[in-house]
Amino acid sequence: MKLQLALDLVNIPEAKELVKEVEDHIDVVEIGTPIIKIEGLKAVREMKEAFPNLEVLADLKTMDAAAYEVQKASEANADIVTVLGAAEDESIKGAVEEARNQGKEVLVDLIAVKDIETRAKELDELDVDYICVHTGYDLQAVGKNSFEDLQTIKNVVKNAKTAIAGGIKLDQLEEVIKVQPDLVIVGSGIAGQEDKKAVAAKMQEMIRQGSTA
Ligand SMILES: O=C(CO)[C@H](O)[C@H](O)COP(=O)(O)O
Repeated sequence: MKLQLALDLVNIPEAKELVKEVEDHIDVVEIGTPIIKIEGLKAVREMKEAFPNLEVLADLKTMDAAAYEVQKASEANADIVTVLGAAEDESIKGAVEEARNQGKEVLVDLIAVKDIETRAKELDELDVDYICVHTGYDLQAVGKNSFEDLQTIKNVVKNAKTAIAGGIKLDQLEEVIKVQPDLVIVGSGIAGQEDKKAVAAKMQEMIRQGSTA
């Protein structure tokens, strides 16, 4: 089980500063959708240059022209690129094929997908690398989370790795770990805390202790 730090509401220098603080305790750093929209894929390139030992995920949330966007993110040295689960199967196939050509991985984000069980089964057959349940900020604000959804997809996904994102804080991590996702994605649960290093270290310790694979 890996720990991913999601960076959304910062600029490139702030993002690098933050990662410097916690780099020993995370496996993947996510350049969040808002950063990419504001700063472009150079944020991905600069992060990989600064932290070559970390995997870098470009949270493009691609909906169309998926092969092209995966290609461009790969050229910026992303290791993992996100595509939306609501996208057409043709887009998913294009993303997976391009990722294979480039030696990269595709994470499909199920944000806003209503029937996640059916879609997760379909995505699993399309050979994606990760399937991620995700409660976005706007649903977190009305008290939702993805904990049950994680179990739902764990029950049906046979090949892909599973991931969870959306408002995960230290005091909820134990509940998440019990379901054994392959990737736990945490944004404000680390980036928004006073002592980021201590929280990330504690999360890393809990994940290491709780991982069965
Ligand atoms: O993709 C995102 C928002 O769309 C965030 O990166 C993801 O939700 C993780 O951040 P947080 O833990 O703060 O919710």
